[in-house]
Amino acid sequence: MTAQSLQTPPFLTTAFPGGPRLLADIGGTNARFALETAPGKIEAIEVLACAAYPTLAAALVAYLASPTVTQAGVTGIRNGAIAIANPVTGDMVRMTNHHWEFSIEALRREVNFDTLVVVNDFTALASSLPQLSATQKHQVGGGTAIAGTPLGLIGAGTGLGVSGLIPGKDGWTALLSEGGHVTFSPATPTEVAILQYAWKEFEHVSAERLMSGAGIELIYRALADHTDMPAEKLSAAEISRRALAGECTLCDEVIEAFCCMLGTIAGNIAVTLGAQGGIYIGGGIVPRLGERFDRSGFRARFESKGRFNKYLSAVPTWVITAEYPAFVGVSAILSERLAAA
Ligand SMILES: Nc1ncnc2c1ncn2[C@@H]1O[C@H](COP(=O)(O)OP(=O)(O)OP(=O)(O)O)[C@@H](O)[C@H]1O
Repeated sequence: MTAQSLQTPPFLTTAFPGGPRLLADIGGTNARFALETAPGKIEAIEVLACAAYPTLAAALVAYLASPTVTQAGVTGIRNGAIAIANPVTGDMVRMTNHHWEFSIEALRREVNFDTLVVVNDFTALASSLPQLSATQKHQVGGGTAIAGTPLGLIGAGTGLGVSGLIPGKDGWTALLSEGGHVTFSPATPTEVAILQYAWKEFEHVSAERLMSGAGIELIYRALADHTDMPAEKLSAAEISRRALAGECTLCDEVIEAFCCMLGTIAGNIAVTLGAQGGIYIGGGIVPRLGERFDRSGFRARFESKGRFNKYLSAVPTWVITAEYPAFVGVSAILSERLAAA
């Protein structure tokens, strides 16, 4: 569990009329909570392990009772917003990569809030993109973003999140997308071999089956099988640690394959959305790869689209380096909902 605070510009100190707000970003592995005590002032950040709590309500109640919140002296929270890693289409929410499920209305009553907004996590993350400062993102290739054109978003973590921001007369519209579940498309003979191996485990091999934490472990098993190497039982974190430390050639090939595959799907999203404003890369995995990602085949593969090479070579790609960008997006969505109420 970690406790931190962050501020997003502009630094306004006016308290909210309805009191402090709860913000949450719930993934398949990590449940991140924070309080927004004044516009842009996000503090008391805690990261809880989803696996340690039977329900989201239990994790939320534990957070609200934690020393981070009680010692901050924050009381009277009436409004909250949760970004969560699954489609949100009605009152009942079921996570794709974790067993939590809940009724939004029942959860709102349980925590005694006036308003509880629940949105898809990558819709929230997309909403934060125009607000990222130069120090909160790191460009990996491409030219200058063309203003007034769509932005694309992809992020590998427990799952593979996808979204985009579409410009309109009244500002941006964030897409509620499940683009991580598109059918995986191999681009090299080795990737065909990885796909054939994955078919033994899954009838439908989506992009998420390979571009995720579990996907890195699957690519490792597939490449070991393909090259007749002995495979150990390794976690995604250990595979990438060994690759980055230069301790394991096979692990390095796994990370390289992962980055190249991510380049293919990021390029697919760019041409699908016409995202000449750039593609942003979030999620828990790529930011942890650091400069290994920069020198991987990601960018060459991103641009490798036959007659669209030139088009894609101009499109910038950024790794999101901000630690908790989804809070900024989910805060903006909550403010809009409260203003419209
Ligand atoms: N250093 C690492 N290298 C590669 N993968 C890692 C590393 N550390 C953790 N992972 C994998 O990242 C995943 C967790 O990602 P993340 O931190 O984005 O969690 P999350 O927000 O709960 O996920 P999601 O939003 O996709 O449901 C796990 O599958 C884990 O195995």
